[in-house]
Amino acid sequence: MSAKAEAYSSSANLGPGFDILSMAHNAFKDIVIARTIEEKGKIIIKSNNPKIPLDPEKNSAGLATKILLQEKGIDEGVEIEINKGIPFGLGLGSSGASSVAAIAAVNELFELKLTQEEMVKYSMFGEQASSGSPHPDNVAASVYGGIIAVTSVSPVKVEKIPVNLDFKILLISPQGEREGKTKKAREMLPSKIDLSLYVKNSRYLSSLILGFIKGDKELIKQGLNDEIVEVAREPLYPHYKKIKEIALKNGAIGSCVSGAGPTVLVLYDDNTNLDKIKVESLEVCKAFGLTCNFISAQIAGGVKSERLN
Ligand SMILES: Nc1ncnc2c1ncn2[C@@H]1O[C@H](COP(=O)(O)OP(=O)(O)O)[C@@H](O)[C@H]1O
Ligand SMILES: N[C@@H](CCOP(=O)(O)O)C(=O)O
Repeated sequence: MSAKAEAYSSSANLGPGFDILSMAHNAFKDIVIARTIEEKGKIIIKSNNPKIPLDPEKNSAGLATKILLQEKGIDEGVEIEINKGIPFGLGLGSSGASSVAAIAAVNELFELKLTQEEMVKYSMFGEQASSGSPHPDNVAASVYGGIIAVTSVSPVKVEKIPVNLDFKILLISPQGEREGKTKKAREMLPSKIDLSLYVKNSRYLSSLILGFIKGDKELIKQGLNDEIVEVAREPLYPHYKKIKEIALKNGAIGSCVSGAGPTVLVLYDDNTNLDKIKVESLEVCKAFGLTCNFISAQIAGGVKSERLN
């Protein structure tokens, strides 16, 4: 028996929304095929990307699958074949998407009838394997599609944010897959924050969510800022501040770090001078010794799965 699922890349955090907000985009996707195998209780990982770990405990798709099977009392052996389309370590939710696609494929394989929230719950365990923390934002976006807010983690609750504005997405992404990047980025987080920063970030968060719902570009621009997490992790993306300045100067709706970086997310529309943003950003990347790729994308839908046989 086998089943297949595909899940899109995502940009988590979206300014002030650390571990809460995330956006699925069609920049890249991972495809996972789950197959039953003869050896009971065994999980085998295969992948076209030789750089990801094949140990099921260390692979996001493997750990999530293991916990799902355990909780459901399934002792069948399963092979998880991961066709990675999403480069990892760039802030594009690569580990999360593999985990989501594996959970959706296994759900299909054993007809588990998981709800979307249950899929998020199990996929989150996969993030423990890749970043040492079961953060929910990337996996929630890949499960639901669109722009989501995680409103509770125990139990998992996710809301899709209605987006009433037409915009496009530009990802400015330095080349080179970075091993253990999100794990390192989470170790850089402050354990305490100033009340004044908390207030500022809460204003940004309200502005951003209201901006998407009302279709108000000014509110989005005002909200797409972060005084806490983006700042604490600045050494991971020294190019970001300058690129954001360039994007805003050239009429972008807003810009923020994608996930834990180093990719920079730019939201833009027909009033944006995209060519100028690209030319000037390339110079900034060069100045920091980076080769940057530009990826155009749009908001994507949620995970899709099908039974193969
Ligand atoms: N299925 C997987 N897909 C991608 N990376 C994985 C997977 N399983 C484990 N990893 C590990 O997780 C890390 C990438 O995750 P992370 O740093 O969060 O980047 P991303 O922003 O792409 O999710 C790498 O160290 C990689 O080896
Ligand atoms: N909320 C997480 C998101 C990490 O996203 P990634 O795509 O960089 O793995 C965090 O900021 O740690």
